[in-house]
Amino acid sequence: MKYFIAADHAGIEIKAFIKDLFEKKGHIVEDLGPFSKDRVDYPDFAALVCKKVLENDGSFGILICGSGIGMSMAANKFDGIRAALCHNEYSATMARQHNDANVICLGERVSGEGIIEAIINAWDKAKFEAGRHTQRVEKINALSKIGSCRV
Ligand SMILES: O=C(CO)[C@H](O)[C@H](O)[C@H](O)COP(=O)(O)O
Repeated sequence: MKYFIAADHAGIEIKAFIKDLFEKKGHIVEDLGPFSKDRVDYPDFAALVCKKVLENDGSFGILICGSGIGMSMAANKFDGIRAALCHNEYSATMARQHNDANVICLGERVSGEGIIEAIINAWDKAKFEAGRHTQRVEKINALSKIGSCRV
């Protein structure tokens, strides 16, 4: 499996932890930075990962900031990206099985290494179940074409 990973200054330690973990599992993990703890802006790194995921069919993105919130907001601005903020294993499993999420967002200031390992392994194991979920995911995708939505 091909993964693109990035963080901001508040997620850099978990970034290294996940990269190491996934490479040991045989995944290809491309680290898009940052490579120091200097303060950076998370939307810049969300953009790097999302562009790569959109260019590389079947790949996934991993984004880490302090809370994971800013990364998920930024990533979901990209048409074709379904980014899921996950703070537990159940959310990570559902994000793949039901939502066909292609980017996972994590919060280094929220979850420690043990929880992050469980979350990311749950994500890695789960597969999109398609079936009734397909038309829902298609409807999510269609929303970004509409631009704004009023009911
Ligand atoms: O986007 C965030 C919050 O929604 C991230 O957690 C950032 O990492 C955080 O805002 C960074 O904060 P800092 O005070 O500049 O370290």
